[in-house]
Amino acid sequence: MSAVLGITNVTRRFAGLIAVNDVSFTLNQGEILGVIGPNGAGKTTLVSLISGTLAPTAGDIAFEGRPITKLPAYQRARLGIGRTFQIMRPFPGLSVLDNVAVGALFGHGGGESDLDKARELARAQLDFVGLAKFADQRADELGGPSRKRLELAKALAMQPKVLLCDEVMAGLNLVEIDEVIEVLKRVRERGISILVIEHVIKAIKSLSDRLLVLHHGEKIADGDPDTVLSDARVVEAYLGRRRA
Ligand SMILES: Nc1ncnc2c1ncn2[C@@H]1O[C@H](COP(=O)(O)OP(=O)(O)OP(=O)(O)O)[C@@H](O)[C@H]1O
Repeated sequence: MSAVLGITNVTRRFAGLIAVNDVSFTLNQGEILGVIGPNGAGKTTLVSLISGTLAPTAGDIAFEGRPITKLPAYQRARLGIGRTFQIMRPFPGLSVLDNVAVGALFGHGGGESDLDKARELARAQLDFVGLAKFADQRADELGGPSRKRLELAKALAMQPKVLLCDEVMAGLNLVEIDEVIEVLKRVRERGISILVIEHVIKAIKSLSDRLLVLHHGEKIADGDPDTVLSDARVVEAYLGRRRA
């Protein structure tokens, strides 16, 4: 399997705090990689370092073998790195459709320059995530679960090669979680590689080909989900704490 993303010895400090500490891993073509870890472990920071909204203090990030560490976020989006945000901020006043069309206008390859075509692409993404019936509604009037789907549709409209998902299942009930899992599996069938941060262990276990665990910014495990979830360090650092 070829690596679509290569993260090498990446560190990010915030003043005295090391949020991500010397982390290395690859995301392989067509893979779903789950990233877990306790609150504050550095998961969102890692996604921001890959998408380019944060710069690393040290280390290198490569996309399809090319260094992207110094590229700004919009250029990484053009190359094909799409992300969802944990805190959803739909463009206020815009319809659900136009929120997604914005993604289409700024996406992979420079995006779609024609607004009608961007809306056409956006409609297809809304259909894909099951939000088509809300297309003409104002995005800021959507309920929580639908906003999660909107985040996914916005990222997919950028036609990414890699999708970074930051807690797209948080706050959803079990049925909604299963629906999002199905959507993500279909995203992978499109040939898109996925890195997914999630707290819901059962969900991420059934979705991921591989699991990576962060604890205090350090990678403490990386491997097949069953092996990782029974690793003593992981149980102690993460599962044990959550069960306590
Ligand atoms: N902009 C920032 N300035 C200062 N500290 C930050 C900043 N962003 C994150 N941190 C700190 O870095 C650490 C890692 O945060 P991060 O949000 O990446 O963790 P996380 O694993 O995503 O947590 P959660 O599961 O709660 O979302 C935390 O201690 C956090 O307080």
